[in-house]
Amino acid sequence: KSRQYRYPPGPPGLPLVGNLFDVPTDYSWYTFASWAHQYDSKIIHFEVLGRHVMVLNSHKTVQDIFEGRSRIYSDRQQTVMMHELSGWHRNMAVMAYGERWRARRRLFHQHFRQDTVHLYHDKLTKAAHTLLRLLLESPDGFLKHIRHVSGASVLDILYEMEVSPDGDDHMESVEKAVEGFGVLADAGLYLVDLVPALKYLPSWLPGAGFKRKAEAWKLHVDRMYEAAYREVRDSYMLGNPKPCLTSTLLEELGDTFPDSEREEEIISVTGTAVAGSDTTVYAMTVFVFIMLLYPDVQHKAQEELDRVVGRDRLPEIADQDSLPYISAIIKEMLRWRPIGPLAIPHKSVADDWYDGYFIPAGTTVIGNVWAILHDAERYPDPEAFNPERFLTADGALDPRVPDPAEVFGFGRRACPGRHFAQATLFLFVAQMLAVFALEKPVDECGRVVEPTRECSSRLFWYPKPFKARIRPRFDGAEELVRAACAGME
Ligand code: HEM
Repeated sequence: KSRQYRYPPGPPGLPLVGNLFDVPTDYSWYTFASWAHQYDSKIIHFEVLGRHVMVLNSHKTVQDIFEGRSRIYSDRQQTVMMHELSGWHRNMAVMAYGERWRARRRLFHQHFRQDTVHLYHDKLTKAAHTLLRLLLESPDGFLKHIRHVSGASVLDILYEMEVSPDGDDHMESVEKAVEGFGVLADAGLYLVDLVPALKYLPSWLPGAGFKRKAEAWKLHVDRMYEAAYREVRDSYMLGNPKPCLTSTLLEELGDTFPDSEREEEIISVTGTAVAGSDTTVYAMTVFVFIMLLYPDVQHKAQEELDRVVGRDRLPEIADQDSLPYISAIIKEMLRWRPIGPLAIPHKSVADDWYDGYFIPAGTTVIGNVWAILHDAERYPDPEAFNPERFLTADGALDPRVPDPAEVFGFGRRACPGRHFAQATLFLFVAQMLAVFALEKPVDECGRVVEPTRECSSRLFWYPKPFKARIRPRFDGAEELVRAACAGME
């Protein structure tokens, strides 16, 4: 290659397959960070089956590329399996960069930006109370309860839909749809993505298993996007609008309602927000996991809660500024175990050069969130879980310490749900810590059971299922929860 067309450094590949066998299927964020070290370059390059991939391993490179050159680096790869066969073409997070995405992004932003999220605080608070009640009643089911309230709160906000913790058809479809998304994203490429003509195979043919799988997922994905929307639309048309975000969006259409393209935008935005709520499940599960590992951190947080809020009421969003240690725990948990260590890959749309290296149009560009949030120069002793790193000596949040914002991605594609997610996490975390002690369980022989430290996904940092002992931490905690739940009815 001429100097002008020199790619960034990376492992040498084989003919045709490139680095197919070098890229690990598990914990690839570690490997990418170690390649950056080995090749002494914060940006690395490799090829898989003729496709170029570039990984950015530092704060500076993601700033330069995703922020500074966002016009080039804000697209997403499109695949037949994800975008054409499984119904995920409606999901903003995987949509190609362009007018269709822009219209949805604008709508999403209007209703989830920092100064709008307060509209959802009441419903989020109700969800937090439900979580506490479920934890009182059956603490062993904490993983299930976290999943329930994370989904239920979003369905309530978007569609005023009530779902039972004991099982609900709509919620089941959402879970199956999102599970399918995880499988698709984990798999990367299917043969049909490389040979698109295969999509025309009849589903019943042996070898067309991928189509049968996609069709089964699509049923749930379509239901997730359409069913709840239709209910709200029907009430709206009958002149009986439900008090929810979807009704507000319909209202905003004014005289243009009904309009199939604008309605399609609403369906896409609301359904994408439902799918996005899965991240809360991951983050809250990581939170419980961390509390089991670091009891001292938990005690400090509870000492802060007792001092600032007391034991006669539950913490509220309005307490957030007075609870810096809780905020520091949330920042540190997102930094220490970022739930998406590689965020969602971007794609470049034009040839480009960076630091003398050539980046061809169509390159998949990954921001290594894990490497950036474990950079010892920005976060000394990065493997230590230490909320204090975000605090000044007198316990206030330290504005000089970089916020782990990279956990929410980069540039124009950065997570538009982050303010909502942060409000949700604050309420769930503060209220759980206010009421409960979270501990490692002991087995029949009295031995402490350690949670597994393995991930259950190749893309998300999400611990494999583990057990926890969750019990009220003071006399009167139970009454506090019951009174709070009664107050919300
Ligand atoms: C702790 C919770 C969350 C984390 C860590 C998180 C993280 C992310 C990341 C890394 C991306 C990709 C950014 C990129 O491509 O550079 C993303 C995209 C997105 N997230 Fe979140 N997210 C969270 C919660 C949520 C919630 C609750 C919602 C919905 C209310 C949401 C909605 C979205 C949407 C719509 C996108 C696609 C943006 C686009 O491609 O334009 N997220 N998120």
